[in-house]
Amino acid sequence: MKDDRIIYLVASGDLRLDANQVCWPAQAAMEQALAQSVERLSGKVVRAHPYVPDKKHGFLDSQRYGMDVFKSIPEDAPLIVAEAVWQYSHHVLPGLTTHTGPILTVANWSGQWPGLVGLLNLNGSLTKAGIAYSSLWSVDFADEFFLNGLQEWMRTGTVTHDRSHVHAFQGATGRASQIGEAEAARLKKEKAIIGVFDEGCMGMFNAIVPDHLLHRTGIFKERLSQSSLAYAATQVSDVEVEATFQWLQHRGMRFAFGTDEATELTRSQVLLQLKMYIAAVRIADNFGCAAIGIQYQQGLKDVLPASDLAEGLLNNTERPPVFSADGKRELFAGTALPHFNEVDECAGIDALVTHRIWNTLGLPPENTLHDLRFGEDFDGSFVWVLEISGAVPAAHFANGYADASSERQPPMYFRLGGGTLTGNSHPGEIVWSRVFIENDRLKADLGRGTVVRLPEQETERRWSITTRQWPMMSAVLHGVSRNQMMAQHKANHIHVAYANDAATADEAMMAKAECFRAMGMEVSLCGVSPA
Ligand SMILES: C[C@H](O)[C@@H](O)[C@@H](O)C(=O)CO
Repeated sequence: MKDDRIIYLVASGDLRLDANQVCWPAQAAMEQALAQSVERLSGKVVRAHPYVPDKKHGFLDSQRYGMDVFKSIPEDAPLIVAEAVWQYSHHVLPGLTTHTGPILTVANWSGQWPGLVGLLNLNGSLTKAGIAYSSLWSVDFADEFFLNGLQEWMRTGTVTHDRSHVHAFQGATGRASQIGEAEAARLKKEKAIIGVFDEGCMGMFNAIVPDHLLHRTGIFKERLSQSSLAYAATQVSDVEVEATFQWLQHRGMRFAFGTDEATELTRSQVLLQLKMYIAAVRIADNFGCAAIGIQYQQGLKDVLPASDLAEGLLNNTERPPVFSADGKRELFAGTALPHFNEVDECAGIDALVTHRIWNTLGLPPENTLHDLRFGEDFDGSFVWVLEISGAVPAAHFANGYADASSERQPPMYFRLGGGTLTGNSHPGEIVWSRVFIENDRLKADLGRGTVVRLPEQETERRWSITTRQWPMMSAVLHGVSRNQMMAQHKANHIHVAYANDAATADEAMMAKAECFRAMGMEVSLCGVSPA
C-alpha cells in the first residue's frame, strides 16, 4: 500500500570523485538533520539512491546515474533535492523534467562547501527549464523560517517567499538613459562576439544562453575549443612567459610557492598558467572577440593547471602586455579583456555591457562574477561572503597587485594545481546584477551594495570557514534580506562592479538597467527604488 508520508530524497554531487568523498560527511550530516525535521512534521524521508561503499559517497555523480535513479522514483511523489556541496545540475535535471510531484530544493546554510552555490545553480537551471519547484535553506533545519516553509510545502506542494523587494524597472532618465540606450544601439548595429571555450561547464544549464535569445541582443558566440587554447599555450615562448611573470612580481604580487606538485603551487604551474593567459589573448584577437569565457573544468582540467590566474589578469585594465605572435602589435592595449568564469554566458553578456558602460562613465571598468557563497550577520547588518573559485581583477584590492596573492587551488577540485589570483576586495559602493533566463526570455535583476571592511579577525574567520584560497568580497546588499535574495536569485553567480561613490553607482546601475532593457531584457531593480 502507498505510504502518503513518504518524501523521496536525491543528492546531486560533483563529477570529481575526490570532491564527492571529501564533502560527503557534510552531506550526510545535513540529510540527517533534514530527515528529523520532516519526521517532526509526520513525514518520512526515503533516499532514492544509496551510499555506495566502493565510491565512499552517496551522491548522484553523473547524468546517466541520475536518469537511472529517477526511473524508480514515483513521478507524482514529493521529492527533495538536498545539497550541502557544489553539484552538477545536469545530474538531476533530466529526471526533474518529467517529475510531476512537488519538488523542493534544500541546502544547509553553511560556508564549508559551496552547497548554497549548488542550490542556486539548480534553482536557476530549473527556472530556465520551466520546471516548477520550491526552495528552502537553513542552518540547523529547526528554525521557524525553515519549519514554516517545510510545513507549507508538505501541505500544499509550494513555499511562498517574500519577494516584495523586486520592482519592475521603469526606465532611466538623463545621462544614464542616453548612455544605456546608446550602448544597446551600438551592440545591435556593430554586433559583438563572445568567445566560448567549450560550452556548458559543470552541468550549469542556466549558464548557457540559447542563440535565438542571444542574437536579439546583438551578441553572437564564437564556439572555441579548449584544445586550441592548450595548443596555443605550447606556442608561447619561455622568454615571453618569463617577462610576464617578472611583470607581476615587479608589481608586488605574491606567489605561495612550494615544491610538491600534488598539493602545492610550483613555478612551473604558474608559468603554464601565464602561457594560457597569453594564448587566450591571442585567440581572442584572432577571432575578434569582445569577451571570452574559459570553462576549464571538463577537459582542460586534465591537461593544464587552473585557468583562474589567466582569468583574473584578463579582467584587469592594468595587466601584463601581450603581443601578437610576430611581436608587432600589443593586443587589447590599455584595456581589460572581459572574461566570464566557467563560461557562464549570462555573466558574459553582463561583463561586456558593464565593461563598456563603466568605461563610458569614467568608472573603474573591472568587473567580475562571484559565487553567492555564504553570509552572516555582523554588527546589525547581513554581510554576504561573495567568493569566486579562483580569481578577481587585482583592481578590486586596495593596492592592486601588491595586495594580490596566488595560492594553490585545492587539489580535490584541481588535480593539476595552478594558482589563484586572490585577495580581499576593498570597501566601496558596488552595483550587483544577474542576467538569467525564464519563460524563454532574457531577464536581469540589478541592485546596489556596499563592500564593507570587516575587522581583520572576522575577515579571517569568514575565509577560514569557506575556501581560504579564493578571493572574497564582504558585501551588504541594499534593501534585500538574506531570504529575499535566496528566493529571487536564479544563479550561483552574482556580477559586481565598483563605482566611485553612491551617486555614481546609482547612475551606473540605471545606465546598465536601461541598456539591458533596450537589449530586450525584462529588467527588475531589487531592493532599490524602481524610478
Ligand atoms: C571548483 C568548484 O567546483 C567551483 O567551480 C564552484 O564552487 C563554483 O564556483 C560554482 O560557481
